[in-house]
Amino acid sequence: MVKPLLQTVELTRRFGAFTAVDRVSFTLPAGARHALIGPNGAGKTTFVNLLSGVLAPSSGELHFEGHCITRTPMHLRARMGLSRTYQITSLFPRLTAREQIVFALLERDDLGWSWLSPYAKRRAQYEEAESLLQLVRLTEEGDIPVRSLPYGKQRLLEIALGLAIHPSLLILDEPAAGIPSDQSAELFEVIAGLSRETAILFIEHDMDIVFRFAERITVLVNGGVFCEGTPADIAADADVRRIYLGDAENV
Ligand SMILES: Nc1ncnc2c1ncn2[C@@H]1O[C@H](COP(=O)(O)OP(=O)(O)OP(=O)(O)O)[C@@H](O)[C@H]1O
Repeated sequence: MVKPLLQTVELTRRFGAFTAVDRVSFTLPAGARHALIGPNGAGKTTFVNLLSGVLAPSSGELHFEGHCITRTPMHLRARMGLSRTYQITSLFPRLTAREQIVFALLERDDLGWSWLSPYAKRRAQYEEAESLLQLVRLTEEGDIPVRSLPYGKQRLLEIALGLAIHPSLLILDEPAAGIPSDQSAELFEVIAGLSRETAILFIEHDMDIVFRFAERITVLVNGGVFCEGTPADIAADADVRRIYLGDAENV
C-alpha cells in the first residue's frame, strides 16, 4: 500500500481544561486537494498549527512522508517539505514582491547573509524568483513594494513564498479571507494550476470555493472529526447541513 503523505494519530491539543483538537486521526495522500471546514472555534487553525509545528500536541502522533515528526521543530518540518503560507504582514512591507521572494530563497539556501553582497552571489535566486512570480501571476507586480499590493496579490505572494521550499504539502489557512471575490477567484485559479507534486490542505469558510476546489473535505466540530468525504458526500450529509452549512442553499 502507498504510504500517506501525512498522517495524524489521535492528535490532541488542550489549552488548560479545554480540548481544542480532540483525538484527530487524519490521513492525507500525496497530491491531495483537501479542505478543512467547520464552524467557528471548531479547532481548524489549532489543527494546522499542530501540523506545521506552531503548536506542540498534548498527545497523539504526527507522521510525514513516513517519519514521525510529532516533536520536530517547525523549521525542520519546512525543510522536509511541509510548508505553510507566511503572514505577509509580519514580513517586510517595504521590500518589493521580487525582493521578498529572493529573500526567502536566500534563507532557504542558507545565504541570508549574502543579501548585501554582489548580485552575482544571488543570481540563481533572482532567476528562481522570476519563475515563482510567473507561477503566481505576479510578474508585472515584481517591482511593487509588498505594502502597495492589493490584498489578493499579497496572498498570491504568500503562496509563492510557501512554494519556495518545493513543498510536498502546502497548508493554506483561509487564503481567501478578506479579499474581494474577483481576487479570490484569481487566487484559486492559481492554486488550482499548481503541480500535483504539492498536496494542498486548506481551511476555507467560502463554501463555493470549497466545493469547487476540494476533492475531499474533512468537517471538524468541537475539535473532533465529524465526518469526511468527497464534496458530493458532504453536500448530501443532512447532519453537516444542519450543523455547519445551515441549509441546502449553501451547498
Ligand atoms: N492559545 C489558545 N489558548 C486558549 N484557547 C485557544 C487558544 N487557541 C485557540 N483556542 C481555542 O480553541 C478553539 C479552537 O480555535 P481555532 O482557532 O482552532 O478554531 P477555528 O476552527 O480555526 O475557528 P475559526 O473558524 O473561527 O478561525 C477556540 O475555542 C479557541 O478559543
